[in-house]
Amino acid sequence: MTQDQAKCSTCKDRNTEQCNPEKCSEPPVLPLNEASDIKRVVAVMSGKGGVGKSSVSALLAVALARRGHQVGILDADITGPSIPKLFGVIDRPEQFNNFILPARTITGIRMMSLNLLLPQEDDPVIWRGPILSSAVKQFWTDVAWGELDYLIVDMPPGTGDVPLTVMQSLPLNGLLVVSSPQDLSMMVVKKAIKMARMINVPILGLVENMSYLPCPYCGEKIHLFGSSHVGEAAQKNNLPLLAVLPVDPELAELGDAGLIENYNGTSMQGMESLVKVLEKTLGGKIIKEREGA
Ligand SMILES: Nc1ncnc2c1ncn2[C@@H]1O[C@H](COP(=O)(O)OP(=O)(O)OP(=O)(O)O)[C@@H](O)[C@H]1O
Repeated sequence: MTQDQAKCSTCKDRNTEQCNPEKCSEPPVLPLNEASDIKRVVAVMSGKGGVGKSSVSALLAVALARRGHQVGILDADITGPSIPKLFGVIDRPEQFNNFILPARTITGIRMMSLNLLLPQEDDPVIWRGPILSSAVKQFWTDVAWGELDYLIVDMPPGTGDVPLTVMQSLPLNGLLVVSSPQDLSMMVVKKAIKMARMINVPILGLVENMSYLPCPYCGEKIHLFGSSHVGEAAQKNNLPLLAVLPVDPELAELGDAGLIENYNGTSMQGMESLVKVLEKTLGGKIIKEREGA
């Protein structure tokens, strides 16, 4: 995808006589609504599905909240939303004036997900790309987020319509890219990195998830997927590898039980260092004007 193709893909004038990519500017970043004061927005992305992006988003929110930050999670994975399940949240968001109030987890993390609005949590969402994208925009424009130090955006996997909308329409301070160690996963991660760079979204760094399994008897690291390619990819793309998380059955069990906020295992240490990097990199800043926007 070239920069122009990225820019044009959501334009109403595409393929019409009015189309003139040279004169066009990128779609505008959506302003904050009057019921939200969000200081930092961090999106979590992965090249492919199932690498643990939602788990990393959830753990990051938990780690930030434990440091005393006001945190929200916007579940932009509209067709495969797993954030409410990880936190055991089933409350339907309420309406207040013209806004939707986000649901709250046990520890007070604010959350908005399409799953909270569906009649049944297992109802499928069979929508085309533009409708998915407008749902994500509404989670920004129509939700009364209140005062937040960090909003974490859990993106759908890949480089489709919704990640493009998030990158173009939300004022992202930065992007975290999650990958598992396999080379196949890295190939798609490189696409995600290229896409973010085309749209001028700063990439904060990479997170390697399910990197190894610590042997329960001797603690030796078992590399289930062979040796990792993530460190090498980080180096080649001039990006820091911010956290390396093991396979941890406790994390999967707590996530399945909706109790991810109770997690205190090894991956939490990785998240704590990641939080310190975020505080150092983004701390004190307010939402950034996108370069060239
Ligand atoms: N470090 C880990 N250790 C053990 N299990 C994990 C780990 N990370 C994720 N999992 C498990 O792997 C599964 C997929 O994780 P998750 O839903 O976070 O992935 P995802 O990349 O967000 O998936 P999707 O592509 O569907 O959005 C879940 O069952 C989760 O509990």
